[in-house]
Order: sequence, then C-alpha cells, then structure tokens
Amino acid sequence: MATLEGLYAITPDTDDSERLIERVSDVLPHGVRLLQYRNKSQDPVRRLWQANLLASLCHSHGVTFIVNDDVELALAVGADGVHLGRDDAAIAAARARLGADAIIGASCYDDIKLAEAAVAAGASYVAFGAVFPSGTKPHAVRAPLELFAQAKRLGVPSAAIGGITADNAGEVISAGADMLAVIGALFDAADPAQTAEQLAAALRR
Ligand SMILES: Cc1ncc(COP(=O)(O)OP(=O)(O)O)c(N)n1
Ligand SMILES: Cc1nc(C(=O)O)sc1CCOP(=O)(O)O
Ligand SMILES: [Mg+2]
Repeated sequence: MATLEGLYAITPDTDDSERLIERVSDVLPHGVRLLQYRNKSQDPVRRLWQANLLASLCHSHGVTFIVNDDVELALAVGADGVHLGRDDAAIAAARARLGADAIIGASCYDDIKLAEAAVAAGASYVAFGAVFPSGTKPHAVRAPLELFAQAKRLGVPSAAIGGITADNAGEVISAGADMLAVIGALFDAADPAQTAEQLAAALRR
C-alpha cells in the first residue's frame, strides 16, 4: 500500500503530451511521492494517451499515480487511485467501483465536516485548500491552516493545496499537513527539479 505523505505533484493542463512527459520526467526522481494527472481541457482520447504514459512513468519510478476527476480513466490506465471534488463522482460510488485497495482522495476545501463525511464514505485522504492564493485556481476558497490540526482526528492523511511554494511549505507542514500538492510552483519553476528537491527537503525537516 502506498504511503500517503510527502510531495504530491499535479500535472499542468496541456495538449503537448511530449512536453508533459518531459516535464514530469524531470521532477519525478527529485522527491515526488505521488503524481496526479489533472487535465480539464483535452478530449478523452488524448487524456487516455497522456494518462497511460504517466501511469507507466510513475510506476517505473515507484511513484503513486492518481487520476483527477475520472474514475473510469483511473481504472483504464491502472492508476493507484482517483481524486474527487464536489463536482465529481461520489466517494462511496468510486470506492465500490475501484475496490478496497484504491486510493481515493477527497477535496474538502475549508470544511472539516465535508472531510468527516468523506472519510465515512471511504476516502483514503482529505485535501484542504486553497491554503495560499493560487495562480492556477485564483477563485478557490481560502482554507485556514488550523484545519490540518483538526484533521488529525479523522484517521486519514491530509493534503494541502493552493499556492504552495518552497518558501511557504514549512508553514503548511508545521500546521500538520501530510502531503503538499503543487502545480504552479513546481512546473512553472525555472528549475523544476531543484524546486522539487526544495519542497521535498521542507517535508523532511
Ligand atoms: C490533492 C488535490 N486537492 C484538491 C484538488 C481539487 O479538486 P476539485 O475541487 O475537484 O477541483 P479540480 O482539481 O477538479 O479542478 C485536487 N485536484 N487535488
Ligand atoms: C486544483 C486546485 N484545487 C485547489 C483547491 O483549493 O481545492 S487549489 C488548486 C490549484 C493548485 O495549483 P497551484 O499549486 O498552482 O496553486
Ligand atoms: Mg475535480
């Protein structure tokens, strides 16, 4: 069973599959423990293509591979699990479809009650965000860092998301988050591999 802790990279949304694989390949060996394939813009054929390539790449590096939003795509590519939010499939339905061993992540925004319900429905981890202003999702609700201490009683790991950088990572970890989910600060960095190392080092401190 995968360990749900550490650096959780999430892919930028792109139609350029070759460049996507190149960028993910650059960061995977530098402390990434989980990778989420998040693509809201491409057609099903391209999404299947990209997800298949990423699943192989992650599994060859021993990195846990999660698909955002799409339970059937996760099944089709042999992903380790799926991440679901309020507009996606229900957690219990995803658990029934994917089985007991699948990782199912739940977006809980700024709401500990949502997290309690997600765990009761079978979530493997809960995510809170946005912990900082996010360039990727500028209108995301802001989540207070106190949520991570409150989430300890839920009995599943927690992920923090939204505006996380190497500079503010320490604050989020001190608050109690088990995973740092990052898009922009990692994939838009001048040196993504070095940034991954910095984020992973913050998690080890
Ligand atoms: C680790 C993690 N946390 C939160 C989200 C956001 O999920 P959701 O609210 O469903 O929004 P979209 O990502 O689908 O736009 C996530 N993907 N991953
Ligand atoms: C996909 C997503 N969900 C969020 C939430 O708050 O639920 S914030 C977010 C974007 C995260 O990207 P970045 O690391 O570039 O800020
Ligand atoms: Mg979603």
